[in-house]
Formats: sequence, C-alpha cells, structure tokens
Amino acid sequence: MATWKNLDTLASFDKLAELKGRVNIVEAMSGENGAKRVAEYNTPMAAGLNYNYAAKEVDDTVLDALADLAEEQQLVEKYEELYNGAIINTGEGRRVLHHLARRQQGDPVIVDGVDKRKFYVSQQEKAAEFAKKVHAGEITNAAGEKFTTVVQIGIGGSDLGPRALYIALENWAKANDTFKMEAKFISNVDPDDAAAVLNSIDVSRSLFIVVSKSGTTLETLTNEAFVKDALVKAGLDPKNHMLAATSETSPLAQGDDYLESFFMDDFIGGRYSSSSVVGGVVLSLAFGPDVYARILNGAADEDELAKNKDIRKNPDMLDALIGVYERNVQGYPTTAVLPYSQALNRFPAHLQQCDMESNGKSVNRDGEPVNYVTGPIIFGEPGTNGQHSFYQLLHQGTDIVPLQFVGYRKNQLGVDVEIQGTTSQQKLCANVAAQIIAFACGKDDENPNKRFAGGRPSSIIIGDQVTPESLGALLAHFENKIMFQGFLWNVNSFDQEGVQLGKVLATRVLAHDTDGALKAFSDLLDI
Ligand SMILES: O=P(O)(O)OC[C@H]1O[C@H](O)[C@H](O)[C@@H](O)[C@@H]1O
Repeated sequence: MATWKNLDTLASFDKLAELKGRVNIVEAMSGENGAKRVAEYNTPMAAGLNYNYAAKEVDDTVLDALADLAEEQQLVEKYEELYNGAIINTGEGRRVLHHLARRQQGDPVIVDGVDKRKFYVSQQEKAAEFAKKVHAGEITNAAGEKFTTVVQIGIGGSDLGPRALYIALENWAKANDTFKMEAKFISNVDPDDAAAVLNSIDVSRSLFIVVSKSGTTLETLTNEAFVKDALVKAGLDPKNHMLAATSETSPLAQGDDYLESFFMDDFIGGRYSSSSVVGGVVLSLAFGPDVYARILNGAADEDELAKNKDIRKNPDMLDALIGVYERNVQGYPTTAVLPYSQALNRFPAHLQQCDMESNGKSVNRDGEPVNYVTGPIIFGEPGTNGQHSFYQLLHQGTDIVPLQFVGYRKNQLGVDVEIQGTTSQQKLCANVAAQIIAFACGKDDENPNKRFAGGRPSSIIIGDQVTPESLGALLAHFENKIMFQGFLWNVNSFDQEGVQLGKVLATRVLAHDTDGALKAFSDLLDI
C-alpha cells in the first residue's frame, strides 16, 4: 500500500527546491549544446509520438531530483492502486476506472459481483452494434430514411472531450473513407446554442444523444426538453430520435423515453469519460466503431508507458514532474497548451476542464489545507493563430508561462500547395520550431522594446499525424499527467465540489429566493 503524503513533507521535494533557477535555458539551448539536448531529452510516447523536453529548465541533476521525488511520492505505486480499483476518489468514496474502459491494466476489478472491464466492454459493444445498424439503414427514422446526423446534448465532460475528439478526427475520417455521420454538439443553456444547431440540421434525419453521467444537469435536461419540443413541433416522435448515455444509477437510466440507452458508472469521472459511452456512442456513430476502438488502443498503449518507474521512459510522469518543478519551485502560475494543428482546435478547451477541475484544489485528499500551490491556470489555442493573439505576453510579458507545444509532420487531408517555395504544412512546422527557440533563447537588441529576454521554457509533443491512435495517446498522456500531478500534490483529482455553489445559487435565483446583492444582480438581468 502506498503512503499518501503532502508534497512539502518530502525530503526529495526539499532537495528539488534547492535546484531553483539551476538551468539557464538561454545558455542550455544555444549552439551545439542545444542540438545535443534536443536529441537527448526526448521520450517516446505511444502511437509514434515523442515528448521532447529539451527546452525545459531541466538538466540531469534536476531530472535525478525529479526521479527521487517520483520514487518518494510512490507515483507508479499509486497509479497501480488506481487501476487495480482502490478508492482513489476519497471525496466521493469512489474508484477511478477510466483506464479500465480502455484495457485491462492490472487485476480484474469486481464490484458487487460485476467485473467492471466486462461491463465497460459490453457497453462499447452495444454502442458498436447500434452504430453499425444505423449505418446499414437497419435502424431508421419513422419514414424509413437513414439517419445522417448525430447531436450530442451534454455539457462539461459530457461535451468537451467528445467534441474535441470529433473535431480532431473529422477531416482524417473524411480523407480515410470512415466518415459516417456528421456530429453536432449542444451544450450551453443559452437557447441560441440549441436553436442554432437545430436550424443547421434536418431533425427528421437526426439522432440526439442525451449525455449526462449524473442525469441531473440543468443545462442538459433543459436542452433535452428543447430538442424534444422541436421534434414534436416537426411532427416527429422523440422516442424514435433520442438516445441516452448515462450512469446506471442516474434518473435518466430510469426513463423509457429513449430509442436506446448506453451506460457508464460512477467510477469514470465526467472529464475522463471520453473512453466510456459518453464519447463512445457519438464517435462510433460519426466514424464507425473501429475508429473509436483505435482511439482507445492508442490511449491504452500510453497508459502502459505510465507504469514505467524510470521517469525518462515515462512521458506522462515526466511531464507531470517537470510541471510541478515549474509550479512549486520556479513559481510559474500558468501553463499554455499550444497545438500546431487545426484538428486540435478544441483540445485546449478539453484540457482546461480536465486539468483545472481536477487539480484546482486547496485541500489534500484528506480534506486538510495544503501549504503549497497546486494546479496552474491552463489556457491555449492552436498555432499559428495564437501567435497573432497572445504570444506577445508570452514573449515579453512580466510572467513566465511554461508552454506545451504539440506538432505534426503531416496534415490530415493531404491537400497542400507550395507557395513561395514551401507548403503550408512546412510553414506551420517552421513556426513551431521557431517559437521554441525564440522563447528559449530570446534575442538581444539595443532597443529594449525589441529585446527578448528568452528563458521561457517549453516542451513539444511531436507526431506524424493526428490519427485515432495518436489522438488516443495524446488524450491519455494529459489525463495521466494530471493524475500524477494530483498524486504529487496529494490532492483528490477526481471530485469537483467547487462547481456546486454557483449551481445552488442559480437555483435560488430561478426560485426568486434571493436577497441582497444576489437579488440586485437578478433584477439587473431581468430574471
Ligand atoms: O455528465 P453530467 O453529470 O451532466 O455532468 C456534466 C458536468 O457538470 C458538472 O457540473 C461538473 O463540473 C463536470 O465535471 C461534469 O462533467
């Protein structure tokens, strides 16, 4: 059994703290030494990806100290306990089993006589069978026409991850003849969200999946009713169009208003639920079940790498450790995720939830306040768009923001044009390489306004192309990184009590049960 300890009680953390400011990246990344670091500070990931940390503020001494920290905090042992079914989510008294939805990583996990791996697989198979019947025209609308569109109604983890994955593979699927149905997403309770999606589709040829783990989320239940209303107004029976993806114990699971229902359970957190039917139904319908299985395989291969005790061979753990060094030793408050791929357009939004909802905590897993900073603020946009937006602050602002680049050698559609001697893909890749060095090494200038101090750390995950496997590996990499950071900080990364208060107050506003400033704001907003 691993021992759970606060970060600041560890001898290895004190030693690490002594290494503050040790590596000057301007020097480290200049000249031949820089080239050597690019070759050496590189760890293979699953699906042909590589995690390169040459431009991070580490050297062998810092890495050795990080290895000691990983060992003392028993990161791999804690991961093993997690996938073997221990109650890691102490706040809610739950297991954490999203890895199991991808592959059996350790011992069978039996809960109340149910083998959880078999349960997750049975639901994936149910989704696969359903999708195949829809694609084959065996399940149709009342008029016998094929469904052409699938709409996911969900918010938070029931929206962001699946939406990011759908967008990431839409063009790939079109280029590889596996595109089956267009997917759309309704998340916001803003009525314009649902109305705009409904206006853009043929509702009579659409399936709608109500996706809510809890089955109680206000936005999702409201949007479900909104869509049903539109179906009825179009003369359609909602039951022929509505599906549910929810946990077995949720109120949604009790209803018989659905053409079909697919289940997960309380052991898969919303922001980790792309590997469950929350992602599985929509992605199997959109791209076919084989593509979805390939995403899970890529993720499972990355999960395997996360078991390695050698930090230099465990990209997820290494990324987590470097992040903690940056946050707790170097003192940086923010991290930017910058994918140089339009396919990963919504991936930063998914990571914002996954990371900040997981590790935005001030108490440890036993509920005691911690005396150190925890999860950083995460934000991001795809490159090169971000370069023309917020990179000014990243290059010359007063805060140092560690950066996580992601880049691919090839685009997805295979369409490209050579303009002024280079392709667009070459221009994209040239930019990410240039940015790493610009941030790391900077540039001197007589004019202080044009001076770049450099010393701004970054890593890059490099792959060939955004494919189902490499996307799964990328998803799992960040999930596992966040998990390891939670272990390092000794926080519970798997609950989210911080989102409750606002929901309670909103309910009071709607019931006109307010006074003071809350009433004043309610009046200002005409509620
Ligand atoms: O899937 P649901 O139960 O509808 O939850 C949707 C989302 O809302 C909650 O408020 C949480 O903040 C998220 O972690 C969750 O993913």
